[in-house]
Amino acid sequence: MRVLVINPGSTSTKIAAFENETCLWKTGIDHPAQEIEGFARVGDQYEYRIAAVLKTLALKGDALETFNAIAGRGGLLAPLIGGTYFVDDNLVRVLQDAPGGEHASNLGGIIAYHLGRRINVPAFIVDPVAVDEMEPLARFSGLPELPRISLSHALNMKAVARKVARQIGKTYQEVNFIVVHLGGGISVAAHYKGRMIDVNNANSEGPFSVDRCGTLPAYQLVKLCYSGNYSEQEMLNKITKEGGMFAYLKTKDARAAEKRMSEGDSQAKLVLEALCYQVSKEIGAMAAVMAGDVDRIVLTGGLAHSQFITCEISRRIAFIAKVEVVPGEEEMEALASGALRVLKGEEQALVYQA
Ligand SMILES: Nc1ncnc2c1ncn2[C@@H]1O[C@H](COP(=O)(O)OP(=O)(O)O)[C@@H](O)[C@H]1O
Ligand SMILES: CCCC(=O)OP(=O)(O)O
Repeated sequence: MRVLVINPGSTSTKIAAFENETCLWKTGIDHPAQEIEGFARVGDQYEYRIAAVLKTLALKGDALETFNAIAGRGGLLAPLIGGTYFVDDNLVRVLQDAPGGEHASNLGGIIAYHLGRRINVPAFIVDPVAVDEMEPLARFSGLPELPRISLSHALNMKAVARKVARQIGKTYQEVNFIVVHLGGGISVAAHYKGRMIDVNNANSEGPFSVDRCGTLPAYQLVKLCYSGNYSEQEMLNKITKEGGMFAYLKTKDARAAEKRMSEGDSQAKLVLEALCYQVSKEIGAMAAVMAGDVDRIVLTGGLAHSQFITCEISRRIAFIAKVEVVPGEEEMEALASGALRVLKGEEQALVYQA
């Protein structure tokens, strides 16, 4: 069985080909900010990203027609249980209309659907970002009209948590981990005995990331919204695409920021330190969620490749529990496995109902 895996992030599209559980090749295409900014809505990027996928297949000498299924990262849907979902007409319409919000992960299902239709094979999404396992206590925000929402890097965090649990001779269900995904967005989650009982909404809460604001001072935010200087869309863009490190340094590339820091740019240093400071504070919050009963703190995602970033975070939070660094992501393997379980009849694909 061959599965083509498509994983669109805010700054890149990752693509991989699997023959059963074996990854034949894996690659990532970085999308320059000026190209992505040309699209009014994230859903509009699907043809641009499909062209990048087809170009990659040609470069790898792999034909689309040889795949038995296409698996894409799932998006900002209504809260749902984890699992593998068929991408049908209804689901692709929801991802395109994006009532849950704009995000690159909405493109995973859309691209998988269109590629699947070209060669008449099923398209799936697996453990989308909307997976919700939060405890009732975690849902309080302080305003009944604004319950907290679980939007996170669930797919990678769970895959990496399972891997680290195996390494220490336990199952995911037996451990308490704080898992931190440091990608375009940042998720800091309390994984308690196999359930993600609390997590910051990676699109609008928690630490600032390379392009997102994270939690903002609420009073000042309301004042800015009503200042007359910004439309609703401009404010949403500020929060989800143009905030965080990008707002301070005008780059979403942490490697470029780190290079500037090493060349003596003090503002770049301060901003990177602030990002690590905020991540550390959120880790402290999740330690309190688990009443200090933490087996490991796991740092993963693209930014976990950076020694500066992992050391800066570790020095503040190592007192809580041992820190494991798993740079990059296991999302491609997790997506392929989800599709393969359905293709092999080990699991039934779910149908998205909302
Ligand atoms: N070796 C590295 N050192 C520092 N930052 C890195 C490194 N590799 C990737 N990154 C940064 O990670 C971020 C992207 O992370 P990634 O997990 O690929 O996010 P996404 O999938 O959301 O696009 C970018 O800011 C990128 O510059
Ligand atoms: C919205 C949660 C997932 C997320 O932030 O993903 P990226 O880091 O790929 O933008």
